[in-house]
Amino acid sequence: MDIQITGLRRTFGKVTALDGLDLAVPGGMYGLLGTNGAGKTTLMRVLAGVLPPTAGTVRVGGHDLTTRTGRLAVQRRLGYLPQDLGLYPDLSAQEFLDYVGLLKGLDDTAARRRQIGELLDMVGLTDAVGRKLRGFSGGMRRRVGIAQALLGDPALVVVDEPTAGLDPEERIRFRTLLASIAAGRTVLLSTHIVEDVAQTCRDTAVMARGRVVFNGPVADIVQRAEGITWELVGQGPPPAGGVVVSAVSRSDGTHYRLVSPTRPDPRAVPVQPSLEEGYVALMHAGTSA
Ligand SMILES: Nc1ncnc2c1ncn2[C@@H]1O[C@H](COP(=O)(O)OP(=O)(O)OP(=O)(O)O)[C@@H](O)[C@H]1O
Repeated sequence: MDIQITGLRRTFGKVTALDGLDLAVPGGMYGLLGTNGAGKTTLMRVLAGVLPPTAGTVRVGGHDLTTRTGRLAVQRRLGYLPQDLGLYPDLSAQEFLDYVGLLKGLDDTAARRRQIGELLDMVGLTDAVGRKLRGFSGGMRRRVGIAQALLGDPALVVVDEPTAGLDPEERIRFRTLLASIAAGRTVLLSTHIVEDVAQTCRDTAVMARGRVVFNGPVADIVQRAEGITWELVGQGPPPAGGVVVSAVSRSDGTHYRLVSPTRPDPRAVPVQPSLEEGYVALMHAGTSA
């Protein structure tokens, strides 16, 4: 299901969370990067039909999300994994999924149980099927979360910061799982972990202050830092001016990498930027960084 958003605004009293946002998502796996407070969760909640927009147009698969009928139509084809999904600690994964399946209107018991079995297998929880959720690790909880989002075979899956707090191995496992479900559906992955998007999405949007500041191939983000990324070896504190992206202490001093529109120090040499440096350049565009 494609997503078409024009001039989307959402305010909470005096706070403007979305400030005239424009975005088009064609399908497949799509990243949504942004700093804390950029408006990612608000956008996800609007797309999930939980929050009505204050102004603007949002169409998902042709349905108008500013209308109640449109929201209901999208919700029937939507899987949503919110940041803070509440799991019932005394239920097993199977019981919890059975409950969510019923809420989603999957009334055929045999078909529902079959689908739950397939999903538990897909997320690698078959061995833990009878265990109570209270004993599940963070990674296992996220995998239950994605299984509940996929119940009913949704055409659009919206996932809000699913890898936050996971150890690197579980993070990689989880994002690979997300990429594997994107065939034939739209998966919108919100995160502030640049690497998760780089490893799973061809295209991404980057949000700042309630707007989209970049929308396109992930690889193009790197270009934003070309010519303004520097390396400098120093003994003292980091050089003033610019944004220090890394500082690695070695025998000859501290190796700093910085993003700065001007040479931050006479000893600084220009270097090829990384994706993270491209992201920093994008977030600081128009400032003195
Ligand atoms: N229910 C609410 N009531 C008041 N303000 C809100 C509400 N929800 C979000 N906001 C505000 O809207 C802005 C955007 O918040 P949002 O949670 O959408 O950002 P985010 O990009 O998801 O951030 P994070 O990465 O920290 O989760 C913030 O200033 C936030 O405080």
